[in-house]
Amino acid sequence: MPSTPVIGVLALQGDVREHATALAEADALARPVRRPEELDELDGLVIPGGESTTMSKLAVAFGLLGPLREKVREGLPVYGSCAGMIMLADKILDGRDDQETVGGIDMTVRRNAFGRQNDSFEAMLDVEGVEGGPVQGVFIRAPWVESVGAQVRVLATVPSGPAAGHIVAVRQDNRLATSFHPELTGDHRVHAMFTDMVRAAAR
Ligand SMILES: NC(=O)CC[C@H](N)C(=O)O
Repeated sequence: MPSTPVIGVLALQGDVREHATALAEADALARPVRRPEELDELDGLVIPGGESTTMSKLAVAFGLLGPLREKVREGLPVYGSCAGMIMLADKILDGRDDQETVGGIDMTVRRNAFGRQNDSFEAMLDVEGVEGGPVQGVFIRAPWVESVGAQVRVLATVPSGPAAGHIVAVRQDNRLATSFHPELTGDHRVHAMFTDMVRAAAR
């Protein structure tokens, strides 16, 4: 693999452009992905924030759900933020009845978990693996991780307030997920961590 990894951004719905910008600043080559064959050219994949029910529907309609599951099972490094986290969950709570996920992380994720009071909020988070101080966590109708399996490493929890202690960043092998949106803050350290994971997987 060339030293600049090619990282796809699932471009069915959501904040695709913001992830592409963050990836470019983290020294990756970002590519929108809408068709199954485009998955074959990637070193890694980002599933953006947006609306997981819509993303799920479109993934089925575009014939992408099966190929996405297969790629993740085969070990393609993947990072999901917010709706993307929901897409990577093996189990979801408060989803729509017909909502499908790609899965790959042994966790149960609750959609819109923070409730009305905390519909959108920000918190400074210590994220394991991210050096140089806390990360600004932007939460927008965000999920949290209700429980994780033994293979899953918890990277961050909410530090204080009514939702204190809830899990908001996890990693299992080369699969990463955050409840929050680092692509919206101009701080690309989480994307740089993912780009490093992609490089390490390709070695
Ligand atoms: N900002 C987001 O990605 C919100 C996620 C959205 N609430 C969902 O269920 O998919």
